[in-house]
Amino acid sequence: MTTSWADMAANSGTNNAAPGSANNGGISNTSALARSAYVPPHLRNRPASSDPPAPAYSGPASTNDRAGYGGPRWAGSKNDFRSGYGGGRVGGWGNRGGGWDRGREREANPFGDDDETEEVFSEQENTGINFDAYEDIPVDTSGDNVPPPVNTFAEIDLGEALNLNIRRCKYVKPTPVQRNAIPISLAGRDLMACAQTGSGKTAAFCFPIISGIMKGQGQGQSTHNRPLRGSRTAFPLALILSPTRELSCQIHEEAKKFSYQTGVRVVVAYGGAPINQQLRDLERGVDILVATPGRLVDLLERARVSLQMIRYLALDEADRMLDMGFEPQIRKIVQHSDMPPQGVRQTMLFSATFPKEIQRLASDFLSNYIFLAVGRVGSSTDLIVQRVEFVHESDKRSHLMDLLHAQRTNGVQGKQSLTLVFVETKKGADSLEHWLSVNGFPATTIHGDRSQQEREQALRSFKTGITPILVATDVAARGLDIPHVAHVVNFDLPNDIDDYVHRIGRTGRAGKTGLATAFFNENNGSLAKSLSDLMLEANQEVPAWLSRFAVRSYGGGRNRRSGGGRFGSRDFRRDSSFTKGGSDYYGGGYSSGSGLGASSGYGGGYGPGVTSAWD
Ligand SMILES: Nc1ncnc2c1ncn2[C@@H]1O[C@H](COP(=O)(O)OP(=O)(O)OP(=O)(O)O)[C@@H](O)[C@H]1O
Repeated sequence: MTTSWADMAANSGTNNAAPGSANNGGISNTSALARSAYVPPHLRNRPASSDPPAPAYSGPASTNDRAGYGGPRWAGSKNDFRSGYGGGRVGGWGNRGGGWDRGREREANPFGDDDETEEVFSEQENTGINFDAYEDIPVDTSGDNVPPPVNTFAEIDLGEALNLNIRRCKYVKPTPVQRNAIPISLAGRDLMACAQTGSGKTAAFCFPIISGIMKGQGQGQSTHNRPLRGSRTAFPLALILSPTRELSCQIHEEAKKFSYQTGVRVVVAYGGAPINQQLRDLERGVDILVATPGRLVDLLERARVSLQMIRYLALDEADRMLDMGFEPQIRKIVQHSDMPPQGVRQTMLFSATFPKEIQRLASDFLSNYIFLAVGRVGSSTDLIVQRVEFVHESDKRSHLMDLLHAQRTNGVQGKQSLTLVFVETKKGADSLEHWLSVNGFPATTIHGDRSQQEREQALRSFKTGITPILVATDVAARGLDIPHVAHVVNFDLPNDIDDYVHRIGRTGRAGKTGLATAFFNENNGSLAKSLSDLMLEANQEVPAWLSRFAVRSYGGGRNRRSGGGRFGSRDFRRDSSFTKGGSDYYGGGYSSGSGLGASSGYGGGYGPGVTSAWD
């Protein structure tokens, strides 16, 4: 295992405890945990008494007809809920102090000392963000009775405590995906949402979940779903799944900020970190569980988590979660656990990319859903300047060195800039990192062969600028929101254009501009067509040689968008070839030229002989 000098330097002065995971003290306290009476495995995922755990809520805050689930929790008292809510502040609803922690445990301030909360929040990144950059992005929705969008947070009844946190985060107005997705989710509708990288999807699914749970609490319904006496099973109300450990940690951090002093408790569980601390966190109670699929399956098998109380299910990077690698685990969690079925729970799927095949799969998890596309599905934002350079394999290192030298001399988009370099393999990442480090460019790596502690340390070292270059496999391609990433280099291009979209999306976020450089050569022929289409779509200059490659390679390769027609796609239900129950959803007629016909051969993005970099 290669560890850069910078990692080592950073390690020496830093506590390596994983976010949300055990610190040393935590581990040594394991024995101090109260031991509960033995419960046979077949009873472990049941509430201890004949009554299920105290209900937080009897059904989604729905205006739709989620009929018929006969489970004990779900015997539709949504009218009770709706009548209780809306009549001003009821009980703890909107009450900043009305929380689970009162008299028991002080809620950690995610921003530091309580007295300095306002000040610390004010140091956040979002001042002066140019969200006008998103103003003229086309928005398309389909589905029945789509709730209208809002223009301001004030128009949405999210609750006082959450509104306060939104202000503290300096979110002045909602981004387009938030404007559209939040009213849809608050109306209790299932949602498949596609919006560009860095456009605020995390808040778009977190706000309605937190708000919904707060409203339930206002009716005295929440107990933070602590395991009942004699049982060690936790009963979260909301589940947010994401494909990587780092992304789950990030969503957890965000969700904790948004739910600060709302009384909503957020817990994270992810692999590679000691499970004991996560178990202890769960035992203290959980409203929202943020998890990676593998660790969640483990917790379900140990009967330490039951999903029978789930009211909200959100899949971030949903297309990734439903492609070949994760689909079996997701089906196990969603379809073969005790989670309420679709139509009873509320399900929200978010990503920047949504191939049609994956949309089709995803529809198994949704009920009468609304499809929302902000910008064209799978497009990149034109905040990112994209360059493609023809570089032979053997010249890549020296070419990268030239770029980095030029960057050092000229600066890229400001002084504090970080550079993220994507490579195909874990070995390639270690080797390039070592080479950069010995050549005077402090670098670190993140990939699936590094321990979780090393991965988190690498990320910290990159974020803080100790090692301003991060060499990464696709494990860092999705979701990570790292301020000051000014340049993304695709040293090795991915096989799949959607992976490219996510990778370059690590820059040019939240209205800021960024630069993405790709090294292209004859090995990348199969990507040429979709890459040039994508660049044209984002108003980027396409080199003539790439266009020639595109013509030559057209129709070849594994690329899921190759094989035809116009770039991008919309709601697959609009495709005339799609039928369900024998009848067209929309009678077809939409964009038959979209490039994702049944023959496009979606293959999960990894070619033969290439190992996945994912967890
Ligand atoms: N309304 C808002 N006002 C200002 N900043 C915002 C707003 N909403 C989100 N942001 C900020 O924008 C950045 C990007 O948000 P987020 O990480 O949710 O993007 P995303 O759409 O999930 O991206 P990706 O597709 O890469 O996962 C974050 O730093 C977030 O704090």
